[in-house]
Amino acid sequence: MSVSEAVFSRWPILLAYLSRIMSVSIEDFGRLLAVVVALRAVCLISSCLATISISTALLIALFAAYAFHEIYWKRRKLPPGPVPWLVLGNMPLILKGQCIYDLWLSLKQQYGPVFTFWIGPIPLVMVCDCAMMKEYFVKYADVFSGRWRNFVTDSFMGGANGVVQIDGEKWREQRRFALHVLRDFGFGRDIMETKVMKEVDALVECLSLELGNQSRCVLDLSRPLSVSVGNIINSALFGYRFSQDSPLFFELQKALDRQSALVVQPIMGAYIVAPWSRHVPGLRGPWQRLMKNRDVLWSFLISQVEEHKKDFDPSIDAPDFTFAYLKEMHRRKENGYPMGHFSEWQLTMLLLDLWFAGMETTITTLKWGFLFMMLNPKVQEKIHKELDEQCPEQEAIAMADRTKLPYTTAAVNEIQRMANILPVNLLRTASETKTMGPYTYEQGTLVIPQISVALFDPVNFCEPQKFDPSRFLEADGKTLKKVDGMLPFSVGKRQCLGESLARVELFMIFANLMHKFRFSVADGQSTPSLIRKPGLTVSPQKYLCQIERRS
Ligand code: HEM
Repeated sequence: MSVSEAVFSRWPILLAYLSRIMSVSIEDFGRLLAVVVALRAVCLISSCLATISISTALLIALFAAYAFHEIYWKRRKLPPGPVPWLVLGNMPLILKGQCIYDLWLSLKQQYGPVFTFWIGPIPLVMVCDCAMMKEYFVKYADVFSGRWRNFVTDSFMGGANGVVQIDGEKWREQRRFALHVLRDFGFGRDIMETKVMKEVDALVECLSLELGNQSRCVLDLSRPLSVSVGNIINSALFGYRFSQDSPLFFELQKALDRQSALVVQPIMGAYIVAPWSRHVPGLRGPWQRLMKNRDVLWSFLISQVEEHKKDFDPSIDAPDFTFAYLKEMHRRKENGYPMGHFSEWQLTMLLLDLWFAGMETTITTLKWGFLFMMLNPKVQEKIHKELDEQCPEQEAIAMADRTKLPYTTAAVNEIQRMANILPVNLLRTASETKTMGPYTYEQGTLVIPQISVALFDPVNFCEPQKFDPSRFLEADGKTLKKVDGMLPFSVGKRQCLGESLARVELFMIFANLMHKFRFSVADGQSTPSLIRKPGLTVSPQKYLCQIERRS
């Protein structure tokens, strides 16, 4: 083997192995590595100069400089973390198939509450502890509230549009407007409850129809749950509902599910770093599927905006979000006010964001919720007992009943905690260069509140893998406890925009279905799995549930 072959084939592998077996701090190891790399490069170059050509020597020097930059230089101001491989970063840790929640938690335990994980050449700084999250995302909210624009999100959103993937003035203006309009439609107020109750009634009726005159039946709950949650957001955005068997609704929901599964495939990293890779045979399949999916969603949303434009009458009260947005555009035009970032395309993409965020998250949480009930009959019994004792004559359960239903309310919290639906939170970036203690984040660095770690961290929740609603109750068993680390809606200015709606939906749907039915694994049926289906939001595997009418 020639000297240059030896250089290229052995030493990077040896160094990477060394990094894993040496128990020195990352900083010390970085310094050591830098010296080793530099010395090795100098030795090799000088000893090889006699036998190799100048171009090979140059190549070696360039490679040494590249390795030095990748392994030490670019990491020197960032929080510690596992040593990245050249090109792949820390991706091999994910590709090894370890449970991603366990991986984050073990990295937090190893490197501390703020650590760096390299996705190929891109550093992702994970802030995992509540105090640090408050420091970064509340105290310095203006710095750490940016989003990451990249080729994949830009292709999906037709540029910097919507509300989830944008930042700066456009995000502030559009988020403020969206919140204002949704509040007018009842988000966070009693009107919302009435609208959700209408869907709860339809859902109870649908399950009762499934039961017919039998006392129990077995079904896939995800369909009726999806239609109910879908109808709540659909009515707010477009002013109409889907029927329980609407083919269009299920086609759209499948498109959302496919999108959620596609965007977390590792190949997306290649499209982001090297957009041309989407044309390479053998690599282009997921890209084509993503674009096909996008077109299904775009054409639905474009048709909704077109329908609203046909019937548009600025003199009437806006019955839904799309109308309210068109009315705002009309008002600005008529009065000669600046249009700001308001446009029809922006509206279409804003609808896409609200529709996606408003459905996927809540449906997934509820699917986990009823699965946990099936698998924890004792918890279910306690909820039934509380409902029977506290609301004996009531036909329906309302938000106001939460005060007399502490265990049921705690169970909803525990469902959200255990469902932990976002293994990787939405990515945020530093909008300016910022030094935090020993670390400096260049503008554009990805820094995220990693809420999935907080929800499963034994520091916040004792025996975190145990489903136990009582962890949210004081010793008296009646008073709800505020628990640090319970952050399913995240923190800071980017905190979930639909939180108030989601809280109403989760409580009302869960409590009312529990009031009317019992959920269990049917005799002869295998116990449903708790293995998570990978996606942007992780849902349970498809499962069948036995429902029984409660007298
Ligand atoms: C169980 C239900 C839900 C959960 C667990 C949830 C959770 C989250 C989380 C963790 C974020 C990311 C915040 C961050 O960047 O750190 C988020 C953002 C967002 N959520 Fe939700 N969400 C839920 C329901 C909803 C609903 C019903 C809506 C719709 C109306 C909604 C709309 C949004 C939007 C628009 C954002 C982006 C906000 C921004 O970037 O400014 N979410 N949500």
